[in-house]
Amino acid sequence: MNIHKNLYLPIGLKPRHTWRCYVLEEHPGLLIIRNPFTSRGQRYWIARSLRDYPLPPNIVNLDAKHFPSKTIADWWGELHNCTDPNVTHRLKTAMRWTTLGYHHNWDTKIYDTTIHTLFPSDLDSLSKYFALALGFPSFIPQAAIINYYPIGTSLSGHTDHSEMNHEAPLFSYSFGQTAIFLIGHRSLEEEPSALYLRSGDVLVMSKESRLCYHAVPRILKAFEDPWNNFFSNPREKFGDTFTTSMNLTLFEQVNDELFWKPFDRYVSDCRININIRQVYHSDC
Ligand SMILES: O=C(O)CCC(=O)C(=O)O
Ligand SMILES: [Fe+2]
Repeated sequence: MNIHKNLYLPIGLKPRHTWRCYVLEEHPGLLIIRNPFTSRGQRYWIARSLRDYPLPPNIVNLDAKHFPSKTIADWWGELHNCTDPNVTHRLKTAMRWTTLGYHHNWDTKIYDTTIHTLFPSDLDSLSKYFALALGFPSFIPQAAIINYYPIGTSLSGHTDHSEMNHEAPLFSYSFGQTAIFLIGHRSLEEEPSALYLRSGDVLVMSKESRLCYHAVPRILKAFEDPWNNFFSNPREKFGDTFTTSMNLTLFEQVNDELFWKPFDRYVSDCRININIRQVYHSDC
């Protein structure tokens, strides 16, 4: 795999010469980087996905028929403050997705250009960084789906074809518990391959693999919790923190075990997947 060398490394990523990148021979265009995130980097993206990204104006799957408006408006806040174990369980398992940027309408399966919310600049920079590093310099992150998978949940086989632009790759970041990921082909006739997506793994579906069937049949308990493994990268050197689009306060806070505890509880039995797409051919 050709990795672009002269790029400034964002905070929360391991140095590029340590990345383990793979391609799968039977699935041209499918790329995997095995956990390029530092422990603190993983914690940052987990906290963003739980605390911040589900907040309005982003859209969540929780609906007014089943939940009061204050839960829909701040799911994490409600979950965090809940003391009743039954309600905690219900809240934790009810959250399945949140959408950012251009919002995919799950009923019509089309992107609605009339509903557009700001794409988070930290997620924009991270995705552009991976895109540049892997040889997709024109990639524009325009939509994200954060998928939440409590253990026992799954995602059935599908292709992601609602985007107008099928040439742009799709980037997927996994955190927390391990997924069995099935990657198939353009037709359901051909056998899929199974791989593990563990915490920190980056999967790219580009070229031929962009429109292939895929599924998450099972979430498994992970053997390790790399979001807590500070021994593997004890000293994080920060480059130019002034130019980062990341929330540096949060990056500090996730180091504090008391602050981190509720997030740790969530990822101890759930998986989070951040799925990034370019919807249109240019910046709309
Ligand atoms: O959870 C995953 O790894 C895949 C999610 C996915 O396929 C999607 O959001 O379309
Ligand atoms: Fe998908």
